[in-house]
Amino acid sequence: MEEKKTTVLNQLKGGLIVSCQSEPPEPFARPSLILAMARAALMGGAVGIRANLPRNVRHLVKKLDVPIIALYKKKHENSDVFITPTIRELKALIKSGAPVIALDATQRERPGGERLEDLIHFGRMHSNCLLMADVSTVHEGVEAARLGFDLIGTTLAGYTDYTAHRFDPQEPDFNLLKELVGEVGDQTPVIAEGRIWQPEQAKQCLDLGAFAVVVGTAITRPWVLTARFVQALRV
Ligand SMILES: CC(=O)N[C@H](C=O)[C@@H](O)[C@H](O)[C@H](O)COP(=O)(O)O
Repeated sequence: MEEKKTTVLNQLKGGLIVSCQSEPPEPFARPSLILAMARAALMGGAVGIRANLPRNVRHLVKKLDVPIIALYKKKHENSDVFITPTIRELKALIKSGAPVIALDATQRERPGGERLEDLIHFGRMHSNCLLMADVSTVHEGVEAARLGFDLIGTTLAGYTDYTAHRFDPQEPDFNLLKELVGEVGDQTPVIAEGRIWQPEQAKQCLDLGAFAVVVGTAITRPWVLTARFVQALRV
């Protein structure tokens, strides 16, 4: 495990990870098209890919030789947790062969009363995957480091009801990143993720101590980019 962790972290360090996600009714929601997106990202110099759903992850793992950060978005009743919420989704991702699995590590209740500790335990017992904690606050990041996550991402900043007031559609949560790096950065790599639109913002994240940067929408959701232009023409 330690050797694998060192290898994966060395591959990701200081680089750009491109999140290649597309879900129905988006037109790229097919493993072959997700793979094409990922290949384009790698041509541009990305060092890793983040992807949703076991079927996509399986395809990417088979065809690419960079680290894949896998997640499984699934909405269950009675819980707002949707990124790899339960052991069931975790199990499916382990089977898909991804070297890194991202999980919601917020303080919210998980479906079926499962606890974050249960998922970590399951992941450690049944795989040698690295585990990435998707958090929304410094407190959650500190807790994730204490629980032994291998990576911590600012992914959910602005997306929990208790951080929605900090949501800035134009910018990542630089303050959260800075504070997380200060609190846990020595011990656990912190990944900047969420609403990074510009190359300069990505560079700023590295300057603030991010271990690597994940960019999704600004690269791989053409319909959102199109809508921004269309919106601008209407003003
Ligand atoms: C909150 C949530 O559901 N985030 C998801 C997590 O994987 C994805 O929808 C985002 O695209 C990803 O985090 C990258 O962020 P951005 O697309 O802003 O560059």
